[in-house]
Amino acid sequence: MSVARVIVDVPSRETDRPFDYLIPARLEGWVEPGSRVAVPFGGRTLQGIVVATKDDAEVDRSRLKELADVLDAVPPLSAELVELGEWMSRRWLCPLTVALQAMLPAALKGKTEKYIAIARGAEWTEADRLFDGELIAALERQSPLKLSTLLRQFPDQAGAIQRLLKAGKLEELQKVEDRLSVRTVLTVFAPSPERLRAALEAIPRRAAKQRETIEYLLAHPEPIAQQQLAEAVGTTTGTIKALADKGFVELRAVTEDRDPYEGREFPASAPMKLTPAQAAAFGPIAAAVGEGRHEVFLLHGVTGSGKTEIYLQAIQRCLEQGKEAIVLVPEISLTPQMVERFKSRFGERVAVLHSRLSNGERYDEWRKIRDGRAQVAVGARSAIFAPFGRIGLIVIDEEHESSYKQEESPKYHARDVAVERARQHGAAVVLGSATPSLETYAAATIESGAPGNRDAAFRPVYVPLPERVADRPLPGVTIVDMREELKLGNRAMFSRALADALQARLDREEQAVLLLNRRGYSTFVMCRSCGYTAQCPHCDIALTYHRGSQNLRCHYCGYAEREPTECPSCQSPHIRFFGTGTQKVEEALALAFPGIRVIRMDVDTTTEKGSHEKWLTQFRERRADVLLGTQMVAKGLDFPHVTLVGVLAADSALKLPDFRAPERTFQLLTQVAGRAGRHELPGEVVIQTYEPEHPSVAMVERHDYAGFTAQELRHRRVLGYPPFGRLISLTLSHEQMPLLIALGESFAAKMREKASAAGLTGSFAGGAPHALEVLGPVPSPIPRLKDRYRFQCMVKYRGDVDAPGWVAKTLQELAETTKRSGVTVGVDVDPQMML
Ligand SMILES: Nc1ncnc2c1ncn2[C@@H]1O[C@H](COP(=O)(O)OP(=O)(O)OP(=O)(O)O)[C@@H](O)[C@H]1O
Ligand SMILES: [Zn+2]
Ligand SMILES: [Zn+2]
Repeated sequence: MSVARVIVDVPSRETDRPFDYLIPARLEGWVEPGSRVAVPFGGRTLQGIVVATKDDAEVDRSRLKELADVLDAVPPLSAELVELGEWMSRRWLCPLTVALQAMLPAALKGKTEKYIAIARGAEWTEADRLFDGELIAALERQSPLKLSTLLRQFPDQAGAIQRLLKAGKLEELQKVEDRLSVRTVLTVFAPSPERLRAALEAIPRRAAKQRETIEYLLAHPEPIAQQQLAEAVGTTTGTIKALADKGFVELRAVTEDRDPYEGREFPASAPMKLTPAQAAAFGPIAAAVGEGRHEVFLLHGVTGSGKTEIYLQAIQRCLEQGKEAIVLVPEISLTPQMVERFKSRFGERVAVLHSRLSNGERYDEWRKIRDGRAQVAVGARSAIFAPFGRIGLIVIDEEHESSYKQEESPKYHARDVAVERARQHGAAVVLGSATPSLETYAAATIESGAPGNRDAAFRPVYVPLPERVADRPLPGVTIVDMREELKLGNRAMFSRALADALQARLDREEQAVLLLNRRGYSTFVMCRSCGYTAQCPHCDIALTYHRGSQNLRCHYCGYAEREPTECPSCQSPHIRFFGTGTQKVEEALALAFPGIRVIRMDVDTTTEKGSHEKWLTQFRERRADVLLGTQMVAKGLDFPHVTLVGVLAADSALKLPDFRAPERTFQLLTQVAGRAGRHELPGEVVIQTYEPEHPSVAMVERHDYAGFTAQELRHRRVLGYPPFGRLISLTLSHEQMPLLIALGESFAAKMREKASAAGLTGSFAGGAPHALEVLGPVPSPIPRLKDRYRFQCMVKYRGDVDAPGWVAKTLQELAETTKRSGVTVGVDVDPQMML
């Protein structure tokens, strides 16, 4: 009997190592690295993933327990994905099980179900029968029975069940079950025509419906769903069941895929003839894919330069090599329009993975990949774990997008995972963007690389695509200083320039996109008499007003309360909500342009499944003049009649306490400006701001990515921020503020002590090649969350230092102390959000 090394699904540091289990004979041959198993663990049955198998254990075999079960016929993960998980857990300091679980579709995140069974040899007394007769009878009909089912049937008998368990007459079993299974459809299989005719002979005349059913099958011999057959004949499924019972037809459960794009036609599209600029960019990418060489490319192409066509042709090349491709797209740009571009080129070979699918649909798409029925996976962040075995190409569109970093554990960055996975497979990576992240751009263009940034091996090949296709110009950009507008007496939400431009679109029956940059800008409630603002009682964050439900909500913990009618602090009735929400813009538009047709897209209007698609289709069909929205209207959209893009409050996110705020603002403005004039009609952009001189705004006017970046990189170099240094943020939290202050200070002091003892410390100010500093503690930008106060320490380092490894080791050493004091420490390696 051999041994399986299993990572159990308990996400804690103590259990973060493999445990050995014997593989019983009945499961021999079913267990390999990546198998999902059920194992006995501390008196419970838990799900686990096999990371290795071996012939002898170091420990005494007689003390090993046996695997309880193997949960899938085909292992959901592979040895390669297990290895990737191990790499992730080192890279982002998370337990291995957390990394492995992130790779599984939600449907496979099994939960433990309790069952109750009659114990062997149980003898019922008269008293048992008298008091618990019905319960016992239910179990005599079916045992084991799910505990939850039993309790639903006998809500008052929980005590009795416990008593009988204690008496040893009942026993409890545990099984790991999937939350979801494949969908099966009862399908009728007809035998040969001879046997059908023989059946007709045998069925009596009065069973007319049965005879009609057989006749139907004679005319239509292909397998048919039972329900469908019943409808076609005009009978019930009972008739068919009767035929099956007599053995005239066969009735089998057939698994069926839930296809989220069922019934949609995707017109086939042929490869376009590349423009000379596209061809030049495509050359080196195609060469790497063709030769099966691992190489990373930064495809830096302005908006509308035809990057997608390059992706498509690179995928084509990849498929011709008999290999598979993954395409990552930010969640919000994963629109049906985007999907269509891939489906119409590669048809059935495309599987789509994103969070708007139901768990079932997602699971079915995932199985299409695992079973080799799809060769191209298009999806959001987690699609990077698509269970392919022969990857030839990974494309990351809009590579600068912060949504590629997962904000909860495992706090991985899909871009880094992509590079690692591609390395494993010898695959090419294409990182595409009109506004690459400074990290990627610096790694690709600075001669010596960006020393502090990341693995020295990360040196993408820079592939520029500086012009739009067909000599279309980039749109003209006008920056409007809203302070000037105010001086001239215009208090409206729209500047004269934007109002005129909008009116012109209405007159010419063209369309406009309006972006309300709302990040860090919420609709909060404030008292005009005393200045009170409504805060979440659990988090130090202003509550956001939701008009639909007329309540105030905390976007961090979900707390909600009713809209106040008077100020809780001074009882003044002059309490109202402030801030320019999309709803207010919508109202202002209706007032200023009577009859204007507006589609509003924000979190409130896109929660319903399919709503996103519905709005975009309406806009495409020109059933609206204006598409108004938050970040979600900024990216990836390609509408021929959009000739105006307007931005309200361009600078609202600049004040966020995050060193990436200027970079993000520049990216957002450039991206949204790129939505205008992408086809025959020329485009125009109007950006309203209170800070027209700010480089993040001013450089957009000239479409000057290089200028903005050079300036921003100079700042970053001085401060030692990425890409000239790397960060690991440590967030300490505790319920009591004074205690947290004291513990935070001593924690930071110990970290500094240990860093200098390890010979790691070095100052950033000097030009030393290696440097490491432990900064803080300071209150986090969100100083309290879910009733816990938060302080932040930052490890800043550069050069060839294994800082994550050192932090992991140090946290282990300090674990005793932190645990005793009740402090929790959250770790974020290469944080993207400074929260
Ligand atoms: N070789 C080509 N010949 C003709 N038209 C092309 C060609 N390549 C792309 N196009 C068209 O140009 C338009 C812009 O291309 P695409 O959407 O791929 O640009 P992009 O670089 O991905 O833009 P963005 O980054 O702004 O999303 C599309 O309508 C596309 O169909
Ligand atoms: Zn007040
Ligand atoms: Zn809250």
